[in-house]
Amino acid sequence: MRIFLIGMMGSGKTTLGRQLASRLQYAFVDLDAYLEEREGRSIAQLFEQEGQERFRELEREALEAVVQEYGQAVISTGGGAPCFFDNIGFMNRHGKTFFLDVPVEEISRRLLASDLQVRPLLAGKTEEEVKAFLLNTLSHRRQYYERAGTTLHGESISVKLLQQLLNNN
Ligand SMILES: Nc1ncnc2c1ncn2[C@@H]1O[C@H](COP(=O)(O)OP(=O)(O)OP(=O)(O)O)[C@@H](O)[C@H]1O
Ligand SMILES: O=C(O)C1=C[C@@H](O)[C@@H](O)[C@H](O)C1
Ligand SMILES: [Mg+2]
Repeated sequence: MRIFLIGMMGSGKTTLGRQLASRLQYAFVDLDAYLEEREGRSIAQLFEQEGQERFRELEREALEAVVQEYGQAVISTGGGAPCFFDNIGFMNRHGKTFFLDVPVEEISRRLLASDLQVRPLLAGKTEEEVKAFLLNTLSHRRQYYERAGTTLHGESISVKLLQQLLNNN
């Protein structure tokens, strides 16, 4: 089985995905890291050198490659991945999808405490700009995220809850 975690930057896809994979003894794939390895460049470099439009094509190709390569895995996707090329439909067809719906206030707290430079969409922004960007982006992306098979709400989503819901679905 493939399990896809989707949601905004900072919602905890990578953190929770790694924990869930370890509990299930599944492979863990972080789509951002997979894409970086495949292209031999960082996410920041790909944005800078290729532009966002091309980045989204490379991201889609990486998603298809992951599905080819792994029949059983927990896959944490990039924050924007579900919102381009019907990638959410593709993920729903190839596995179970979980949307980590963490409030924007909590996400901004986490991101502002982390290194903004590795997230090109936030690099160089002030605190107010980061918050405004997240609110704006989520209001557009929610329609895609909500097509996930299961949505988890909350400030602190535990791997235990994720595993319970997985067993019930
Ligand atoms: N449940 C949690 N409680 C508190 N902090 C958390 C939690 N999950 C993740 N974090 C912190 O929030 C930050 C972002 O988490 P993470 O990298 O897992 O998010 P992400 O969804 O993978 O983001 P991106 O889309 O940018 O890759 C990290 O600094 C992480 O330590
Ligand atoms: O929300 C987004 O659009 C992004 C999230 C990250 O995971 C990376 O895929 C990249 O920084 C873009
Ligand atoms: Mg991540």
